[in-house]
Amino acid sequence: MTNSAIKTDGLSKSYGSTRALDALTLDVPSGEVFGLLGHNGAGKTTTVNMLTTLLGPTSGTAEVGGRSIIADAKGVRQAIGYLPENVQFYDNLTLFENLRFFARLSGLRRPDQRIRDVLGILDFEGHDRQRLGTFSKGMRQRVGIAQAILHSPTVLFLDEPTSGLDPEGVRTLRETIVRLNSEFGMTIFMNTHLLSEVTKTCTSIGILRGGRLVHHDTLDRTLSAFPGEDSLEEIYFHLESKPVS
Ligand SMILES: Nc1ncnc2c1ncn2[C@@H]1O[C@H](COP(=O)(O)OP(=O)(O)OP(=O)(O)O)[C@@H](O)[C@H]1O
Repeated sequence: MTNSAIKTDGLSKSYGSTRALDALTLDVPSGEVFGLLGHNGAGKTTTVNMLTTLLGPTSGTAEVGGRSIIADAKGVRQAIGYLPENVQFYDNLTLFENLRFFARLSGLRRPDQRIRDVLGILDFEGHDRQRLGTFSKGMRQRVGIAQAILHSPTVLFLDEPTSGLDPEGVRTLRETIVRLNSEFGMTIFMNTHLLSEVTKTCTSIGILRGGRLVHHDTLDRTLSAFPGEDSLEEIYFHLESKPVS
C-alpha cells in the first residue's frame, strides 16, 4: 500500500463571488513528481497556497505529509519545503551567509554541516563565498531550493520553478528536481506551464480548469490514452477543454 504525501477532500476556496478552487479531491502518493497544470487563473497558486498553509480553505480538508493543513499547520510547515515563484535573498550576503540566515530561522541545530550537505546536493561547491547579487536567475532558483530543503522536508512545493530561465537553467533545474526525487525520496508538487518539462520530469499530472480538477492520472497512462497525439501539448488542450463531469 502506498502512503499519501498529499490528500485533499473537497478542498475549496472562494474570493468573494470567485470560486478559485472548487471541491478538489486529490491523492498524490509519496514518491511522485506531480505536475499541476492549467491556464492562467485556473486555481493552481490558490491550491499550493492552501497546501503550504499560507491560505486557509473556505471549505474542505487536506493532509500534507500526514498532517492536517487546518489542525496541524505547524506540522505541515515542518514536513514541507516551498519555492515560491519569486524568491528573495540578501544580495550583499554570500550564498553560505544567506543559507545560514534561513537555517537559523528554521531552528536547525547544526546549520553549518547541513548547509554544506545541501550545497553538495545542489552542486554549489566552490560558490559558498560568492555574493548572491552575482548569481544568474537559474542559480538563484537552485538557491531557493537549497533554502527550501535545509530542514529535510519530505514534500517539496515548487511554483513555476522554470519560469524565466534559459534552456541551460531549465535543464539544470530539471536535473535537480529529478535527483531530489530519485535519490532523496522527496515527493515533488509543482505548478507549471512548461509542458515539455512536465514530460521530462513528472510521474503524474493534474489539470485544473476554472477551479475544477478535470484530469488526474500518471503521465504514462495519460500519454498512452492518446496514441494519436504526439505531444503532451495536444493532449493537454484536449483534456483541458473536455466537459467537467
Ligand atoms: N487574492 C485574491 N483575491 C481575489 N481573487 C483572487 C485572488 N487570488 C486569486 N484570485 C482569483 O482566483 C482565481 C484563481 O487564481 P490563481 O492565482 O489560483 O490561478 P493560477 O492557476 O495560479 O493562475 P496563474 O497561472 O496565472 O498564476 C482567478 O480567477 C484569480 O483571479
